Amino acid sequence: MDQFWTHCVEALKKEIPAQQVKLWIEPLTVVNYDEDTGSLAMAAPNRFKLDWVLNNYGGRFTELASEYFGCDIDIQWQVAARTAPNNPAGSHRDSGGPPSNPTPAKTAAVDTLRRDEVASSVYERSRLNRDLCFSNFVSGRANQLARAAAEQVAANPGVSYNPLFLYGGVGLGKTHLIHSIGNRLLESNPHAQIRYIHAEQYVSDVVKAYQKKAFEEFKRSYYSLDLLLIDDIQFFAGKSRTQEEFFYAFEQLIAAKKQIIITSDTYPKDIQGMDDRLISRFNSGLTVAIEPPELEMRVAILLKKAEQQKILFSEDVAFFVAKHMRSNIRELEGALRRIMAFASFHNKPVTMDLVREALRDMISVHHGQVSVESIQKTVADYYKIKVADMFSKRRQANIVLPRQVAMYLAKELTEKSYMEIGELFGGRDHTTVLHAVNKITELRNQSAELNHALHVLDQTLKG
Ligand SMILES: Nc1ncnc2c1ncn2[C@@H]1O[C@H](COP(=O)(O)OP(=O)(O)OP(=O)(O)O)[C@@H](O)[C@H]1O
Repeated sequence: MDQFWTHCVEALKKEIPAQQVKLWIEPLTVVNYDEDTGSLAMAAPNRFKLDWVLNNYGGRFTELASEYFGCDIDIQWQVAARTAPNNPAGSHRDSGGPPSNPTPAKTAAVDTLRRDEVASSVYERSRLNRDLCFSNFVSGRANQLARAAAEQVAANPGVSYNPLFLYGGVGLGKTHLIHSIGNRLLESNPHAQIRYIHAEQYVSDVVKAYQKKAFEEFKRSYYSLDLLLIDDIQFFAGKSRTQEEFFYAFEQLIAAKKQIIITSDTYPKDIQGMDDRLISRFNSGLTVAIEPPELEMRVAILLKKAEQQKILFSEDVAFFVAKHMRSNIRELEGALRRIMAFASFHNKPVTMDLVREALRDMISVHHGQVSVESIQKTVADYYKIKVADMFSKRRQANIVLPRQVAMYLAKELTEKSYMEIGELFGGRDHTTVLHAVNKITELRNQSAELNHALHVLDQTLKG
């Protein structure tokens, strides 16, 4: 048996990098070989490693064993018994005798090690980031609905809102929130089968399964989940095979009351190149937006992050930064990192002057850069109308609304007067602009869709 194991390791060393052999192959054990039945029992230290070895080298081990023993070998794979010593393959495989009696202290240490190993294997398998949790997710008006829905789903997966569809612009906390759901569920049920996957990765997994003709395996690995978190689903656009595969997984999981959570940068029906069947499925649970954070929330986030990193940050400074960094939370984090680096480089405390200096480029980029022309172009693109219609006299509703939106944004984001804006919109009167601004202000309070569109446009324009 020793020789058989050496044969396997030596063969695999020629086929895969040494580091992988060390990580995945060496921890395996040969439990037993039954000559009469041609059956070989092999074990991996945990389920995660077992799945990996089976998926990647199950067939190869069968070949190696058949080659070595000169007959067809059927390998029975299993997870090593938790009480068995965690020896590498070959060192205890034929012992058959009782395990040596470890001292209680040793057993406790081994148990802790194993618990950690199990815990980290659970995290590895789920691809969850433990650092993204509810406790460090700052709430405010912009995300409170999304957070409430997320907490509800974490407490009752598969029951309350299924799927939960979260949408919002870049860097607003969608990824953070869905990891929080996964982490919360793992705390209450460490055995839950959870997978976080970015849509781009899913697309590439579909391609790989297609190339390897391993669709059954691919399907199985998704159909057995309790919680599937799929991020940035807009990346499925135009990928019909991926969409088809996802459609089946979706139907299967929902029918089995397993929870699905999806994020996207936009409302389901606005995702371009997505199958209508999927869009209607996305809307069949709960769809919630995460909006860009308002000033007070940006301040709260800065203070929280500064506190986590043990930096002394006054409220005045936080207000100053938050006033200038308006588009998203990733940008706020970037500003904070820059301030920290600047303070540490110059060995100075974080004062208002230091912050002004540290963020000089970032602040100037955000000031006075938006022109009325770029607003007209961006809004026209967003609503898929011609830029020329911004100046035209056409009165169709599908043109009037975008034009009024553009006027509203021109007033919000530039220093121009009503009269100047009217001039730039085909020589219109200032009262027309005033009317547009009032109308959009009123409408945005009534329509979540318009409010979202304005946030997206605002973010796009500020880059
Ligand atoms: N409410 C919040 N409280 C604390 N940190 C937050 C919050 N929202 C976002 N963040 C942090 O901001 C950063 C960006 O968030 P995240 O990656 O979740 O955004 P996203 O909406 O998924 O963006 P993208 O669409 O680009 O993937 C992360 O570091 C995240 O931890």
